[in-house]
Amino acid sequence: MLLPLLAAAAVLLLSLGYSKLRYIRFRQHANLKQHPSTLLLGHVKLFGDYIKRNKPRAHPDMAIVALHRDLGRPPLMYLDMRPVGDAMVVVGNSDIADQITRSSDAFPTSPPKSSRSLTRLLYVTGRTSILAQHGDEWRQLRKRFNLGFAPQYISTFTPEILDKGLIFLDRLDSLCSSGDAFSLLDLTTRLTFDIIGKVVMEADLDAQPTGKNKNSQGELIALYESLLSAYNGDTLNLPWWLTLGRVRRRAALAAKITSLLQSIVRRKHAELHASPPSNDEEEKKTTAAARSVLSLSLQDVPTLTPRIVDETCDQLRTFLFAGHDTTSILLSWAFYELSRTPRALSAVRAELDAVFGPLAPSSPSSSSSSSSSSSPSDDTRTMRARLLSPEKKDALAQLPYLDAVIKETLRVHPPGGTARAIPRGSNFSVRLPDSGESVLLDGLLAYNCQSIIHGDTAAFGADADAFVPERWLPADDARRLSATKLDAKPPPPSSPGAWRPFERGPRNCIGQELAYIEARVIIALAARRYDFVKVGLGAVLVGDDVNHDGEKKPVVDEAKGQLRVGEEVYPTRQVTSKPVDGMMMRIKRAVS
Ligand code: HEM
Repeated sequence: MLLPLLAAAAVLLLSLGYSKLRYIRFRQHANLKQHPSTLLLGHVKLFGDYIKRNKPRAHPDMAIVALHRDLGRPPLMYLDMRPVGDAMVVVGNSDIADQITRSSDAFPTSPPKSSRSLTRLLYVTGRTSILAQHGDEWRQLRKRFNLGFAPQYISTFTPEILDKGLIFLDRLDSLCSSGDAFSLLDLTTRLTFDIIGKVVMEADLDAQPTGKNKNSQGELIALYESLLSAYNGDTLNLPWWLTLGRVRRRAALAAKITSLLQSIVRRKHAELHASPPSNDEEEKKTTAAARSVLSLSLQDVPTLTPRIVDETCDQLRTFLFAGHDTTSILLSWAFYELSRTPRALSAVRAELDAVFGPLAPSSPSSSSSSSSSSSPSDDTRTMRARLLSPEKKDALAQLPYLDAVIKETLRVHPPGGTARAIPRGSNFSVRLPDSGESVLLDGLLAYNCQSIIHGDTAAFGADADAFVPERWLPADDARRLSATKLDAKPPPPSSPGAWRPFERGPRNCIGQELAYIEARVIIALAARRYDFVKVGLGAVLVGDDVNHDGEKKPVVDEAKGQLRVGEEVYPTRQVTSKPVDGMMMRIKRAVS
């Protein structure tokens, strides 16, 4: 008697499950544009097929871009990645992306971030990180740290950025001498880590070993590098139980980082709450330092509890990571694009000459710094002095072509993005720009895919995929008019959200001004001093013609105004989006 009943119940359950599965796979989001889905795996298999067609270790965004293109580039594309991922909409339209990141009645601080991505980042940022908080908790943290990232205040770090930049130049000078190929991303990563250490916790992290400080440990950066490499090549946000080995390794490295930071937090707390400054000079120093992330976290904390130490460490970990990783990526792509776009390199150099004066005449013109008649540090120090001279105080912020290069690099090679988990039952919908149709996104992950949005031909012209800094110059700028025959839009700000490397809305990037200052200073220091030459992926093709030194001339793509390369460098995923080969380069001193 019992057996037939159990069998009937099982049949009933199975058929209910089957109907439910059919509903969620095929009917629940049938209004959204999508590729054909399967009952058991949704779009997982299809996505896997696109990943397989990609180049080795390519960023999953490349598969998403291809899926989106093959679907006819809709404003929203539905991707059902259950059971291994989320049911998501890929946002390919800037207007909808803005609707997702702005504040609304339902979500005053914009919809929450995806818990799956946050869990994945847990070991990098910590549970109480500003990146992971929502609502009032987030608002309080953001308010506190905004003080430390106000543009006026951030620009006071220019001398420190220059000092760290000079160490970077020292390292590049030795690579000129040796002629060795090197990973530019490794060097820019250590440079930006050194800088962020100063900004976030007033510390010298010794991340850049040189001849002079070869013994420096750079322990934190070494741990960060190992931690980030434990994220190498992740293509899916797989659950922890499918990546147990990696998760353990991440946890062990995160614990070591936290332990180093805990001692810094305790030291700083003792210092902050010791006796008050005795004279004006010291007071000035204390006031400036009081705006570092570390000081802002501790200044109203009379007693340090273990919880406060942990929470402060989470903020430090977040700022140390977010503040160095993306900026180093920006710098390595910027030097790469300049190296293969001669007109852009000449324009940057001409702008720097016009604003700061030409490089010191004693600069060596040979390819090796060792044959220099002046010590390398002499002319870089002259450059430092010029960049800091009172009459040039605001000059760094008035380099329109250099800023256009930075903007265009971030458009073509965006390092990050945002994904929001729209809670079930929140009744959150977006309006499609063309039809005005309202689309409910409850229960879905909304992914603002910058690789798609930044390539929108409606916003950036038919040649949206080309690197054209001039598109950001004013319409009547002679350099814009003469530079290229390509169809390159802006400047009219018809759709400001079409460019969103720092994302938009209340949860946009707090560090964007710092990133800009760093990029301006470092490019200003290095762009005239060196010629970067890509090796391996992205190396420039040469033809049969030779120049006056007997070297084969590069092949020029006349339409794009760029040197032709073999296989393009492409991005991989290592938490953020990075050049897959670490941007392998050789470097020569530029002929002045
Ligand atoms: C080129 C450089 C940079 C890029 C492209 C970039 C990009 C972004 C993006 C897209 C977000 C939103 C992330 C999300 O919604 O999940 C973000 C947030 C954030 N960024 Fe940046 N970032 C850069 C530099 C920096 C720097 C230099 C710092 C630190 C000093 C920083 C600190 C942060 C923090 C703390 C957040 C979280 C803000 C919040 O939730 O209130 N970023 N960044």
